Amino acid sequence: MFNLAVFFSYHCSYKHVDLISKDLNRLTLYTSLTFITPAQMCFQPHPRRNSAVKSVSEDPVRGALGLKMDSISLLGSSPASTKVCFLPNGLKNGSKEGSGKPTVGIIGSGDFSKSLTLRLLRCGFHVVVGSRQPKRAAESFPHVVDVTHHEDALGKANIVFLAIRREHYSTLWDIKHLLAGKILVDVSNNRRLNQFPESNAEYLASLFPESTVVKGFNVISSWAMQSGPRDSSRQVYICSNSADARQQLIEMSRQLSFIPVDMGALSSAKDIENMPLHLFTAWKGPVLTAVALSIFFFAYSFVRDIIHPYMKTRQSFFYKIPLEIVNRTLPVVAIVLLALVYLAGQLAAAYQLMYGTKYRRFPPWLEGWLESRKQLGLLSFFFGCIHVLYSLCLPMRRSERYLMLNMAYQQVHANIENSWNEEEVWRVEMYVSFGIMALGLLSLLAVTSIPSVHDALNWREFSFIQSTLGYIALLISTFHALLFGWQRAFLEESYRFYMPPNFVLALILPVTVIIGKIVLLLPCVSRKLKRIRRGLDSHQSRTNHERPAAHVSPERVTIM
Ligand SMILES: NC(=O)C1=CN([C@@H]2O[C@H](COP(=O)(O)OP(=O)(O)OC[C@H]3O[C@@H](n4cnc5c(N)ncnc54)[C@H](OP(=O)(O)O)[C@@H]3O)[C@@H](O)[C@H]2O)C=CC1
Ligand SMILES: [Fe+3]
Repeated sequence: MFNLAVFFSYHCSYKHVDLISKDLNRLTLYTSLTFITPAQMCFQPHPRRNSAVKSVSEDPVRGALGLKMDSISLLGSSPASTKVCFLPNGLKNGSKEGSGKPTVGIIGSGDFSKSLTLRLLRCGFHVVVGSRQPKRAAESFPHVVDVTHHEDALGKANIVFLAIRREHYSTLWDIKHLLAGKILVDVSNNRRLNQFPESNAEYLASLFPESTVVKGFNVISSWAMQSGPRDSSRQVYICSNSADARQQLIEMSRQLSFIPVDMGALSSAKDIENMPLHLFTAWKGPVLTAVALSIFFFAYSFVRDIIHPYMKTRQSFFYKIPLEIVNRTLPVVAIVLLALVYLAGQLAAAYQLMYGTKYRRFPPWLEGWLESRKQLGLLSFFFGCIHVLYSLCLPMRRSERYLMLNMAYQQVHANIENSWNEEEVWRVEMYVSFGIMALGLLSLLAVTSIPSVHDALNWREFSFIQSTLGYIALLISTFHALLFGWQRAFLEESYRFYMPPNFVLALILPVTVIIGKIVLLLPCVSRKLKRIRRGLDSHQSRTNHERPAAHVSPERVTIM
């Protein structure tokens, strides 16, 4: 009965506590409450609430709320620690030893502090929050959390997270003596890359040389911290000049369900601080390439297919811009991007053949190119998909309907009963079929680039799909373009302003790559390349100017 009442009061207050309510599983909470006897719920007012907030008995709504919040630490706690979490202050009654987890201090009561508090509580830690205005800040924290003044908080914890901004670090100067000997965890981020000459963590260490500064957890957003780690945001990068402090934070991050990455000394802090500021860095080059190709081929089609007829015959084909010209651009960009994926591997192979070694590092531009093959491949797939959608929509156009009617009328007028053209029929059937096959293979390549699918394949399987099937996809796409162009490449009227049709340009790179692959498959070449890749250099002694081997293997034709 008592538990039902508790559940009911919890339920009533549920909507008022958005921070907590989103994250807690009500059923778990209720279940945990059923294991608490009224005796355990010795609702002694929490010491901090004597000064900071009203006691539970003073405020019935917060009483219910307080009960809910107090019970948070039950989630994820061991049964042994269940009792102690309901005692007023574990630090004084020695309950911390019972739970085996230290008290963690947090300075600041903002978003990050609240989320970190919840995560620490769920994982069984005790939390003390230091705020300039503890009374106001206490409203946003569960009742089990000790929200107090900075001085008080620092006296209760050895590991202290500074959940305040860099510009406020100096405000702690007055309590410098209390920070001495403590582990200070710098979680701060900046607004721009390399905003300050030194990292925030190094700045903090220079302000408080008697404290041990650890950089970490800044790559985790407060949302991810609160809702629990996801696959994409599980890693936390930790660095410190103290190996012992670093180890403590590494262990703590494991207990909070994150994957710690030891980044060594505090000099790595700048790199760690720059990490969350990167925006799709791996995509920048490939996307710029795709955009540049799109602009070029769009402008090319525009001049060739719209400006030229307008200047020569005053015919206006401007209506073609939104669909037809775009749809002439998309497949060209798709096939060029796919060819670029494989061209990088071939250039790397040529480089190794030229120098007769695999121990010579590739030039930076080639290394960057090799690393962005996955993005280039996925962009090619994206352009291919959009091309299919556009192609399917072409017959829906009003212009298409008029053209069909006009053609039918002219046919009747010319007294032609049957306009069936066997060659054209075959061309288009084959052209469409090759297009579908190419897209099907590209979809397979794209799917195997998904980490979970990728992980399910062994290296040989992955290489077969990405390399062998990838080349087949390129070959089929090339046939698709050849069938589209058919004989038009040899017709004089196809060359407007001396500009060849789009598909001729589109075919240059794929055909080059296919010829390159044939050359690499020649027994004399492939045997030499295999020897080099097995480490059997033709130059036995490496010259001094050679740098270490590239970490990107051209063999690893990871296109997607
Ligand atoms: N929010 C996020 O998703 C993430 C934040 N971070 C980092 O965590 C830190 C805190 O971020 P966040 O919680 O979002 O920031 P908020 O602005 O929400 O909170 C900052 C806290 O700093 C304290 N503070 C404000 N002004 C001063 C001052 N003049 N002197 C001393 N203390 C002050 C306040 O606490 P009080 O009033 O209690 O003293 C305030 O709640 C930042 O360094 C940020 O870069 C890192 C990763 C993610
Ligand atoms: Fe096509």
